[in-house]
Amino acid sequence: MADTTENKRQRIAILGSTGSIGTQTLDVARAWPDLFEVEMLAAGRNWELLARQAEEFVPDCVVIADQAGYRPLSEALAHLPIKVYTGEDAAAMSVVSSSVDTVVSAMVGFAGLAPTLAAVRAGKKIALANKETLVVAGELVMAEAKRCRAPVIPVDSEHSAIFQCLVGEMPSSVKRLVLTASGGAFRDVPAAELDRMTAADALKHPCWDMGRKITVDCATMMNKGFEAIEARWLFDLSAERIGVAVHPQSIVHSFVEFADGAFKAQMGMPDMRLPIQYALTFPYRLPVRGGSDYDPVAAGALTFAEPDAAKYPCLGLAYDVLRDAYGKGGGCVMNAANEVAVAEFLDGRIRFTDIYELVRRVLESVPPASPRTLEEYAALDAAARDAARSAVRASF
Ligand SMILES: NC(=O)C1=CN([C@@H]2O[C@H](COP(=O)(O)OP(=O)(O)OC[C@H]3O[C@@H](n4cnc5c(N)ncnc54)[C@H](OP(=O)(O)O)[C@@H]3O)[C@@H](O)[C@H]2O)C=CC1
Ligand SMILES: CC(=O)[C@@H](O)[C@H](O)COP(=O)(O)O
Ligand SMILES: [Mn+2]
Repeated sequence: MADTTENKRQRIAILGSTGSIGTQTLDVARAWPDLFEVEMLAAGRNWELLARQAEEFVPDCVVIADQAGYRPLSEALAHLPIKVYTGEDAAAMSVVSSSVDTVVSAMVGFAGLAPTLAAVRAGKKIALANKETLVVAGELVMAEAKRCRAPVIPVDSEHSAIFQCLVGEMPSSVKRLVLTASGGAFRDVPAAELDRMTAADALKHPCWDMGRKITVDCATMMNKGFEAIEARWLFDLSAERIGVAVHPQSIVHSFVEFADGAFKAQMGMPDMRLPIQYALTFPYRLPVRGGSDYDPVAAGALTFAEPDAAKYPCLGLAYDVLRDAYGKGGGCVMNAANEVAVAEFLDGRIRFTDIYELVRRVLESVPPASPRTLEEYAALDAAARDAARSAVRASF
Protein backbone atom coordinates (compact mmCIF):
# COMPACT_ATOMS: atom_id res chain seq x y z
CA MET A 1 0.00 0.00 0.00
CA ALA A 2 2.69 2.42 -1.06
CA ASP A 3 0.33 5.36 -1.22
CA THR A 4 -0.88 4.83 2.30
CA THR A 5 2.56 4.44 3.83
CA GLU A 6 3.40 7.79 2.27
CA ASN A 7 0.50 9.23 4.27
CA LYS A 8 -1.34 9.88 1.06
CA ARG A 9 -4.74 8.41 0.31
CA GLN A 10 -4.87 5.99 -2.62
CA ARG A 11 -6.90 7.65 -5.37
CA ILE A 12 -9.14 5.17 -7.11
CA ALA A 13 -11.20 5.14 -10.29
CA ILE A 14 -13.99 2.58 -10.56
CA LEU A 15 -15.08 1.39 -13.99
CA GLY A 16 -18.55 -0.10 -13.41
CA SER A 17 -19.27 1.56 -10.05
CA THR A 18 -23.00 0.76 -10.15
CA GLY A 19 -22.52 -3.02 -10.45
CA SER A 20 -21.91 -5.77 -7.93
CA ILE A 21 -18.10 -5.34 -7.82
CA GLY A 22 -18.35 -1.57 -8.13
CA THR A 23 -20.71 -1.15 -5.17
CA GLN A 24 -18.61 -3.51 -3.04
CA THR A 25 -15.50 -1.50 -3.93
CA LEU A 26 -17.31 1.55 -2.63
CA ASP A 27 -18.13 -0.43 0.56
CA VAL A 28 -14.37 -0.88 1.00
CA ALA A 29 -13.70 2.82 0.30
CA ARG A 30 -16.47 3.79 2.75
CA ALA A 31 -14.96 1.54 5.43
CA TRP A 32 -11.47 3.10 5.09
CA PRO A 33 -11.91 6.81 4.38
CA ASP A 34 -8.38 7.53 5.58
CA LEU A 35 -6.91 5.16 3.00
CA PHE A 36 -8.98 5.73 -0.14
CA GLU A 37 -10.17 8.70 -2.12
CA VAL A 38 -12.67 8.05 -4.91
CA GLU A 39 -11.47 10.06 -7.88
CA MET A 40 -13.60 8.81 -10.76
CA LEU A 41 -16.75 6.71 -11.21
CA ALA A 42 -18.02 5.24 -14.49
CA ALA A 43 -21.30 3.44 -15.16
CA GLY A 44 -23.37 2.20 -18.08
CA ARG A 45 -27.01 3.27 -17.73
CA ASN A 46 -27.88 3.60 -14.05
CA TRP A 47 -27.45 7.38 -13.72
CA GLU A 48 -29.62 7.55 -10.57
CA LEU A 49 -27.30 5.26 -8.56
CA LEU A 50 -24.24 6.94 -10.09
CA ALA A 51 -25.61 10.31 -8.92
CA ARG A 52 -26.10 9.00 -5.36
CA GLN A 53 -22.57 7.56 -5.34
CA ALA A 54 -21.17 10.87 -6.59
CA GLU A 55 -23.11 12.81 -3.92
CA GLU A 56 -21.52 10.61 -1.26
CA PHE A 57 -17.92 10.40 -2.53
CA VAL A 58 -17.63 13.67 -4.54
CA PRO A 59 -15.16 12.37 -7.17
CA ASP A 60 -13.38 14.63 -9.61
CA CYS A 61 -15.46 13.26 -12.47
CA VAL A 62 -18.19 10.77 -13.40
CA VAL A 63 -18.80 9.05 -16.73
CA ILE A 64 -22.12 7.68 -17.93
CA ALA A 65 -21.91 5.56 -21.09
CA ASP A 66 -25.59 5.87 -21.94
CA GLN A 67 -25.99 9.31 -23.52
CA ALA A 68 -29.62 9.50 -22.37
CA GLY A 69 -28.35 9.58 -18.78
CA TYR A 70 -26.03 12.54 -19.34
CA ARG A 71 -28.55 15.34 -18.88
CA PRO A 72 -30.35 14.07 -15.76
CA LEU A 73 -27.00 13.13 -14.20
CA SER A 74 -25.55 16.59 -14.91
CA GLU A 75 -28.64 18.23 -13.44
CA ALA A 76 -28.53 16.04 -10.33
CA LEU A 77 -24.89 16.96 -9.72
CA ALA A 78 -25.03 20.63 -10.77
CA HIS A 79 -24.55 21.83 -7.17
CA LEU A 80 -21.28 19.88 -6.79
CA PRO A 81 -17.79 20.47 -8.31
CA ILE A 82 -17.93 17.23 -10.33
CA LYS A 83 -17.24 16.97 -14.05
CA VAL A 84 -19.75 14.86 -15.95
CA TYR A 85 -18.81 13.10 -19.19
CA THR A 86 -20.44 10.79 -21.70
CA GLY A 87 -19.40 9.35 -25.05
CA GLU A 88 -17.61 6.30 -26.37
CA ASP A 89 -14.11 7.24 -25.23
CA ALA A 90 -14.96 9.16 -22.05
CA ALA A 91 -14.10 6.38 -19.58
CA ALA A 92 -10.80 5.60 -21.32
CA MET A 93 -9.88 9.28 -21.39
CA SER A 94 -10.76 9.85 -17.72
CA VAL A 95 -8.88 6.91 -16.15
CA VAL A 96 -5.54 8.14 -17.48
CA SER A 97 -5.75 11.34 -15.37
CA SER A 98 -2.65 11.97 -13.27
CA SER A 99 -4.88 12.22 -10.20
CA VAL A 100 -5.73 8.49 -10.42
CA ASP A 101 -3.43 5.89 -8.78
CA THR A 102 -5.52 2.73 -9.13
CA VAL A 103 -8.20 1.64 -11.57
CA VAL A 104 -10.74 -0.95 -10.47
CA SER A 105 -11.79 -2.61 -13.72
CA ALA A 106 -15.34 -3.79 -12.95
CA MET A 107 -17.42 -3.17 -16.06
CA VAL A 108 -19.01 -6.27 -17.48
CA GLY A 109 -18.03 -7.64 -20.88
CA PHE A 110 -16.06 -6.33 -23.85
CA ALA A 111 -16.91 -2.74 -22.82
CA GLY A 112 -14.24 -3.00 -20.11
CA LEU A 113 -11.36 -3.65 -22.52
CA ALA A 114 -10.70 -0.15 -23.93
CA PRO A 115 -10.68 1.77 -20.62
CA THR A 116 -8.67 -0.98 -18.91
CA LEU A 117 -6.09 -0.96 -21.69
CA ALA A 118 -5.92 2.85 -21.52
CA ALA A 119 -5.26 2.60 -17.76
CA VAL A 120 -2.58 -0.04 -18.34
CA ARG A 121 -0.89 2.17 -20.93
CA ALA A 122 -0.92 5.05 -18.44
CA GLY A 123 0.93 2.79 -15.97
CA LYS A 124 -1.89 2.69 -13.42
CA LYS A 125 -2.25 -0.08 -10.89
CA ILE A 126 -5.11 -2.25 -12.12
CA ALA A 127 -7.42 -4.14 -9.76
CA LEU A 128 -8.86 -6.47 -12.37
CA ALA A 129 -12.37 -7.94 -12.00
CA ASN A 130 -13.33 -7.66 -15.69
CA LYS A 131 -12.04 -11.08 -16.77
CA GLU A 132 -13.36 -10.52 -20.31
CA THR A 133 -10.44 -8.10 -20.82
CA LEU A 134 -8.02 -11.06 -20.63
CA VAL A 135 -10.33 -13.56 -22.38
CA VAL A 136 -10.57 -11.20 -25.37
CA ALA A 137 -7.10 -9.65 -25.49
CA GLY A 138 -4.91 -11.20 -22.81
CA GLU A 139 -1.80 -11.22 -25.01
CA LEU A 140 -2.05 -7.50 -25.82
CA VAL A 141 -3.07 -6.39 -22.32
CA MET A 142 -0.34 -8.32 -20.48
CA ALA A 143 2.35 -7.26 -22.99
CA GLU A 144 1.32 -3.63 -22.50
CA ALA A 145 1.21 -4.07 -18.71
CA LYS A 146 4.80 -5.30 -18.82
CA ARG A 147 5.93 -2.53 -21.16
CA CYS A 148 4.21 0.22 -19.15
CA ARG A 149 5.02 -1.30 -15.73
CA ALA A 150 1.35 -1.40 -14.75
CA PRO A 151 0.76 -3.94 -11.96
CA VAL A 152 -2.30 -6.10 -12.67
CA ILE A 153 -3.70 -7.47 -9.40
CA PRO A 154 -6.56 -9.94 -9.71
CA VAL A 155 -9.90 -9.32 -8.03
CA ASP A 156 -11.64 -12.45 -9.38
CA SER A 157 -11.85 -14.66 -6.26
CA GLU A 158 -9.99 -17.67 -7.73
CA HIS A 159 -7.16 -15.60 -9.16
CA SER A 160 -6.89 -13.57 -5.99
CA ALA A 161 -6.61 -16.87 -4.10
CA ILE A 162 -3.84 -18.09 -6.42
CA PHE A 163 -2.09 -14.71 -6.27
CA GLN A 164 -2.15 -14.96 -2.45
CA CYS A 165 -0.81 -18.55 -2.57
CA LEU A 166 2.05 -17.45 -4.84
CA VAL A 167 3.35 -14.66 -2.60
CA GLY A 168 6.96 -15.57 -1.76
CA GLU A 169 7.11 -18.46 -4.25
CA MET A 170 9.28 -18.88 -7.37
CA PRO A 171 7.31 -19.29 -10.64
CA SER A 172 9.45 -22.37 -11.39
CA SER A 173 8.14 -24.05 -8.20
CA VAL A 174 4.56 -24.13 -9.47
CA LYS A 175 3.35 -27.49 -10.78
CA ARG A 176 -0.30 -26.57 -11.48
CA LEU A 177 -3.20 -24.39 -10.42
CA VAL A 178 -6.66 -25.68 -9.62
CA LEU A 179 -9.59 -23.28 -9.99
CA THR A 180 -12.51 -24.19 -7.77
CA ALA A 181 -16.08 -23.96 -9.13
CA SER A 182 -19.40 -24.02 -7.33
CA GLY A 183 -21.13 -25.79 -10.25
CA GLY A 184 -23.52 -22.85 -10.60
CA ALA A 185 -27.29 -22.73 -10.33
CA PHE A 186 -27.80 -26.12 -11.99
CA ARG A 187 -25.19 -28.22 -10.26
CA ASP A 188 -27.96 -30.50 -8.85
CA VAL A 189 -30.10 -30.45 -12.01
CA PRO A 190 -29.69 -33.49 -14.32
CA ALA A 191 -28.23 -32.63 -17.75
CA ALA A 192 -31.40 -33.90 -19.47
CA GLU A 193 -33.47 -31.18 -17.76
CA LEU A 194 -31.23 -28.21 -18.58
CA ASP A 195 -33.10 -27.21 -21.75
CA ARG A 196 -36.18 -26.40 -19.61
CA MET A 197 -34.36 -24.07 -17.23
CA THR A 198 -35.40 -20.39 -17.32
CA ALA A 199 -33.45 -17.19 -16.80
CA ALA A 200 -34.96 -16.89 -13.31
CA ASP A 201 -33.65 -20.40 -12.52
CA ALA A 202 -30.16 -19.64 -13.87
CA LEU A 203 -29.92 -16.44 -11.82
CA LYS A 204 -30.10 -18.32 -8.50
CA HIS A 205 -26.41 -18.81 -7.79
CA PRO A 206 -25.86 -21.17 -4.83
CA CYS A 207 -23.02 -19.19 -3.18
CA TRP A 208 -22.47 -15.71 -4.62
CA ASP A 209 -24.60 -12.63 -5.27
CA MET A 210 -23.30 -11.18 -8.56
CA GLY A 211 -24.37 -9.44 -11.77
CA ARG A 212 -26.73 -11.27 -14.14
CA LYS A 213 -24.27 -12.03 -16.93
CA ILE A 214 -21.62 -13.69 -14.75
CA THR A 215 -24.31 -15.59 -12.86
CA VAL A 216 -25.49 -17.21 -16.10
CA ASP A 217 -21.84 -17.86 -17.05
CA CYS A 218 -21.52 -19.78 -13.77
CA ALA A 219 -24.54 -21.92 -14.64
CA THR A 220 -22.96 -22.91 -17.99
CA MET A 221 -19.49 -22.98 -16.41
CA MET A 222 -18.34 -20.70 -19.21
CA ASN A 223 -17.21 -18.56 -16.26
CA LYS A 224 -14.71 -21.25 -15.25
CA GLY A 225 -13.50 -21.57 -18.84
CA PHE A 226 -13.01 -17.79 -18.93
CA GLU A 227 -11.14 -18.06 -15.63
CA ALA A 228 -8.79 -20.71 -17.06
CA ILE A 229 -7.93 -18.26 -19.87
CA GLU A 230 -7.60 -15.44 -17.33
CA ALA A 231 -5.17 -17.65 -15.34
CA ARG A 232 -3.11 -18.34 -18.46
CA TRP A 233 -2.41 -14.64 -18.91
CA LEU A 234 -2.09 -13.66 -15.27
CA PHE A 235 0.21 -16.52 -14.24
CA ASP A 236 1.81 -17.42 -17.59
CA LEU A 237 0.84 -21.11 -17.58
CA SER A 238 -0.38 -23.45 -20.32
CA ALA A 239 -3.73 -25.28 -20.32
CA GLU A 240 -2.18 -28.52 -19.03
CA ARG A 241 -1.21 -26.77 -15.79
CA ILE A 242 -4.60 -25.18 -15.12
CA GLY A 243 -7.22 -27.52 -13.64
CA VAL A 244 -10.80 -27.15 -12.43
CA ALA A 245 -12.48 -28.85 -9.45
CA VAL A 246 -16.14 -28.59 -8.47
CA HIS A 247 -16.27 -27.46 -4.85
CA PRO A 248 -19.90 -26.81 -3.86
CA GLN A 249 -19.09 -25.02 -0.58
CA SER A 250 -17.13 -22.15 -2.28
CA ILE A 251 -14.84 -21.91 0.76
CA VAL A 252 -11.56 -22.91 -0.91
CA HIS A 253 -11.24 -20.16 -3.51
CA SER A 254 -8.56 -22.08 -5.47
CA PHE A 255 -5.30 -23.87 -4.80
CA VAL A 256 -1.79 -24.32 -6.12
CA GLU A 257 0.26 -27.53 -6.26
CA PHE A 258 4.03 -27.06 -6.03
CA ALA A 259 6.93 -29.12 -7.39
CA ASP A 260 7.62 -30.78 -4.02
CA GLY A 261 4.01 -31.98 -3.63
CA ALA A 262 2.95 -29.18 -1.28
CA PHE A 263 -0.48 -27.64 -1.81
CA LYS A 264 -1.45 -24.11 -0.79
CA ALA A 265 -5.07 -22.97 -0.75
CA GLN A 266 -6.76 -19.73 0.20
CA MET A 267 -9.99 -20.20 2.13
CA GLY A 268 -12.71 -17.96 3.51
CA MET A 269 -16.39 -17.16 3.28
CA PRO A 270 -17.64 -16.23 -0.20
CA ASP A 271 -17.39 -12.43 0.10
CA MET A 272 -15.87 -10.37 -2.72
CA ARG A 273 -14.91 -7.52 -0.39
CA LEU A 274 -11.86 -9.55 0.66
CA PRO A 275 -10.30 -9.94 -2.82
CA ILE A 276 -11.31 -6.37 -3.74
CA GLN A 277 -9.69 -4.95 -0.61
CA TYR A 278 -6.63 -7.19 -0.94
CA ALA A 279 -6.08 -5.99 -4.53
CA LEU A 280 -6.16 -2.41 -3.26
CA THR A 281 -3.97 -2.87 -0.17
CA PHE A 282 -1.54 -5.65 -1.27
CA PRO A 283 0.90 -6.51 0.28
CA TYR A 284 -0.90 -5.40 3.44
CA ARG A 285 -3.94 -7.10 4.95
CA LEU A 286 -6.64 -5.21 6.83
CA PRO A 287 -9.82 -6.46 8.48
CA VAL A 288 -12.75 -6.65 6.09
CA ARG A 289 -15.25 -4.43 7.89
CA GLY A 290 -18.64 -6.14 8.01
CA GLY A 291 -17.13 -9.33 6.58
CA SER A 292 -18.27 -12.70 7.88
CA ASP A 293 -15.98 -15.13 9.73
CA TYR A 294 -15.27 -18.66 8.60
CA ASP A 295 -14.88 -21.29 11.31
CA PRO A 296 -13.31 -24.39 9.71
CA VAL A 297 -14.17 -26.58 12.70
CA ALA A 298 -17.84 -25.62 12.87
CA ALA A 299 -18.39 -25.47 9.10
CA GLY A 300 -17.97 -29.17 8.30
CA ALA A 301 -16.62 -31.08 5.31
CA LEU A 302 -15.20 -29.57 2.14
CA THR A 303 -15.62 -31.65 -1.00
CA PHE A 304 -14.02 -31.62 -4.46
CA ALA A 305 -15.00 -33.40 -7.69
CA GLU A 306 -14.18 -33.50 -11.39
CA PRO A 307 -16.50 -31.30 -13.50
CA ASP A 308 -19.00 -33.22 -15.68
CA ALA A 309 -17.73 -32.45 -19.20
CA ALA A 310 -20.98 -33.57 -20.90
CA LYS A 311 -23.17 -31.41 -18.66
CA TYR A 312 -20.93 -28.33 -19.00
CA PRO A 313 -19.78 -28.31 -22.66
CA CYS A 314 -18.89 -24.58 -22.49
CA LEU A 315 -16.00 -25.49 -20.20
CA GLY A 316 -14.46 -27.80 -22.83
CA LEU A 317 -15.06 -25.22 -25.55
CA ALA A 318 -13.21 -22.58 -23.53
CA TYR A 319 -10.32 -25.01 -23.01
CA ASP A 320 -10.17 -25.49 -26.82
CA VAL A 321 -9.91 -21.71 -27.10
CA LEU A 322 -7.28 -21.68 -24.36
CA ARG A 323 -5.23 -24.12 -26.47
CA ASP A 324 -5.61 -21.71 -29.44
CA ALA A 325 -7.66 -24.28 -31.39
CA TYR A 326 -9.63 -21.36 -32.93
CA GLY A 327 -6.60 -19.14 -33.51
CA LYS A 328 -5.31 -16.27 -31.40
CA GLY A 329 -8.61 -14.39 -31.80
CA GLY A 330 -10.64 -17.32 -30.44
CA GLY A 331 -11.15 -15.70 -27.02
CA CYS A 332 -12.48 -12.53 -28.62
CA VAL A 333 -14.92 -14.48 -30.82
CA MET A 334 -16.03 -16.77 -27.97
CA ASN A 335 -16.61 -13.82 -25.64
CA ALA A 336 -18.66 -11.88 -28.19
CA ALA A 337 -20.81 -14.91 -29.03
CA ASN A 338 -21.29 -15.66 -25.35
CA GLU A 339 -22.34 -12.06 -24.57
CA VAL A 340 -24.98 -12.25 -27.33
CA ALA A 341 -26.10 -15.74 -26.27
CA VAL A 342 -26.46 -14.84 -22.58
CA ALA A 343 -28.42 -11.68 -23.44
CA GLU A 344 -30.73 -13.69 -25.73
CA PHE A 345 -31.24 -16.30 -23.01
CA LEU A 346 -31.95 -13.65 -20.35
CA ASP A 347 -34.54 -12.12 -22.71
CA GLY A 348 -36.20 -15.51 -23.14
CA ARG A 349 -35.41 -15.86 -26.86
CA ILE A 350 -33.19 -18.93 -26.71
CA ARG A 351 -32.99 -21.93 -24.36
CA PHE A 352 -30.28 -22.41 -21.76
CA THR A 353 -28.71 -25.24 -23.77
CA ASP A 354 -28.66 -23.05 -26.89
CA ILE A 355 -25.96 -20.86 -25.29
CA TYR A 356 -23.31 -23.53 -25.90
CA GLU A 357 -24.67 -24.37 -29.36
CA LEU A 358 -24.61 -20.72 -30.43
CA VAL A 359 -21.09 -20.03 -29.14
CA ARG A 360 -19.77 -23.21 -30.81
CA ARG A 361 -21.37 -22.33 -34.15
CA VAL A 362 -19.94 -18.81 -34.10
CA LEU A 363 -16.48 -20.14 -33.26
CA GLU A 364 -16.78 -22.57 -36.20
CA SER A 365 -18.06 -19.94 -38.63
CA VAL A 366 -15.88 -16.86 -37.99
CA PRO A 367 -12.53 -17.33 -39.79
CA PRO A 368 -9.53 -17.60 -37.42
CA ALA A 369 -7.82 -14.25 -36.92
CA SER A 370 -4.78 -12.87 -35.11
CA PRO A 371 -5.77 -9.40 -33.87
CA ARG A 372 -2.95 -7.27 -32.54
CA THR A 373 -4.40 -3.82 -31.88
CA LEU A 374 -7.44 -2.64 -29.94
CA GLU A 375 -9.05 -1.66 -33.25
CA GLU A 376 -8.50 -5.18 -34.65
CA TYR A 377 -10.01 -6.73 -31.53
CA ALA A 378 -13.01 -4.38 -31.81
CA ALA A 379 -13.53 -5.35 -35.46
CA LEU A 380 -13.36 -9.07 -34.63
CA ASP A 381 -15.76 -8.57 -31.71
CA ALA A 382 -18.23 -6.81 -34.01
CA ALA A 383 -17.97 -9.56 -36.67
CA ALA A 384 -18.57 -12.28 -34.06
CA ARG A 385 -21.60 -10.43 -32.65
CA ASP A 386 -23.05 -10.11 -36.17
CA ALA A 387 -22.49 -13.82 -36.74
CA ALA A 388 -24.15 -14.66 -33.42
CA ARG A 389 -27.20 -12.47 -34.10
CA SER A 390 -27.57 -13.94 -37.62
CA ALA A 391 -27.39 -17.45 -36.19
CA VAL A 392 -30.11 -16.62 -33.64
CA ARG A 393 -32.37 -15.23 -36.38
CA ALA A 394 -31.71 -18.22 -38.65
CA SER A 395 -32.00 -21.16 -36.32
CA PHE A 396 -33.11 -20.56 -32.75
N1 LIG B 1 -19.84 -9.84 -9.14
C1 LIG B 1 -18.83 -10.60 -8.74
O1 LIG B 1 -18.81 -11.07 -7.58
C2 LIG B 1 -17.69 -10.90 -9.65
C3 LIG B 1 -17.58 -10.28 -10.88
N2 LIG B 1 -16.49 -10.51 -11.68
C4 LIG B 1 -16.37 -9.81 -12.95
O2 LIG B 1 -16.47 -8.41 -12.71
C5 LIG B 1 -17.12 -7.75 -13.81
C6 LIG B 1 -18.34 -7.03 -13.27
O3 LIG B 1 -19.26 -7.98 -12.78
P1 LIG B 1 -20.52 -7.55 -11.93
O4 LIG B 1 -20.16 -6.44 -11.03
O5 LIG B 1 -21.07 -8.80 -11.35
O6 LIG B 1 -21.51 -7.02 -13.06
P2 LIG B 1 -22.77 -6.09 -12.93
O7 LIG B 1 -23.66 -6.43 -14.06
O8 LIG B 1 -23.31 -6.12 -11.55
O9 LIG B 1 -22.15 -4.62 -13.15
C7 LIG B 1 -21.61 -4.26 -14.39
C8 LIG B 1 -21.16 -2.82 -14.37
O10 LIG B 1 -20.70 -2.46 -15.65
C9 LIG B 1 -21.40 -1.28 -16.10
N3 LIG B 1 -21.49 -1.34 -17.54
C10 LIG B 1 -22.10 -2.27 -18.30
N4 LIG B 1 -21.97 -1.98 -19.60
C11 LIG B 1 -21.26 -0.82 -19.66
C12 LIG B 1 -20.80 0.01 -20.72
N5 LIG B 1 -21.07 -0.28 -22.01
N6 LIG B 1 -20.07 1.10 -20.42
C13 LIG B 1 -19.82 1.42 -19.13
N7 LIG B 1 -20.25 0.68 -18.08
C14 LIG B 1 -20.95 -0.41 -18.36
C15 LIG B 1 -22.73 -1.35 -15.41
O11 LIG B 1 -23.36 -0.10 -15.39
P3 LIG B 1 -24.98 0.07 -15.25
O12 LIG B 1 -25.44 -0.96 -14.27
O13 LIG B 1 -25.08 1.48 -14.74
O14 LIG B 1 -25.56 -0.11 -16.60
C16 LIG B 1 -22.28 -1.83 -14.03
O15 LIG B 1 -21.75 -0.76 -13.30
C17 LIG B 1 -17.47 -8.86 -14.81
O16 LIG B 1 -16.45 -8.93 -15.77
C18 LIG B 1 -17.46 -10.13 -13.96
O17 LIG B 1 -17.13 -11.28 -14.70
C19 LIG B 1 -15.49 -11.36 -11.30
C20 LIG B 1 -15.57 -12.03 -10.11
C21 LIG B 1 -16.68 -11.86 -9.20
C1 LIG C 1 -16.95 -14.76 -7.05
C2 LIG C 1 -16.24 -15.13 -8.27
O1 LIG C 1 -15.05 -15.04 -8.37
C3 LIG C 1 -17.01 -15.67 -9.39
O2 LIG C 1 -16.31 -15.56 -10.62
C4 LIG C 1 -17.18 -17.08 -8.98
O3 LIG C 1 -16.15 -17.78 -9.55
C5 LIG C 1 -18.50 -17.60 -9.28
O4 LIG C 1 -18.66 -18.88 -8.81
P1 LIG C 1 -18.46 -20.21 -9.66
O5 LIG C 1 -17.76 -19.88 -10.94
O6 LIG C 1 -17.63 -21.03 -8.75
O7 LIG C 1 -19.87 -20.70 -9.83
MN1 LIG D 1 -14.38 -16.14 -10.12
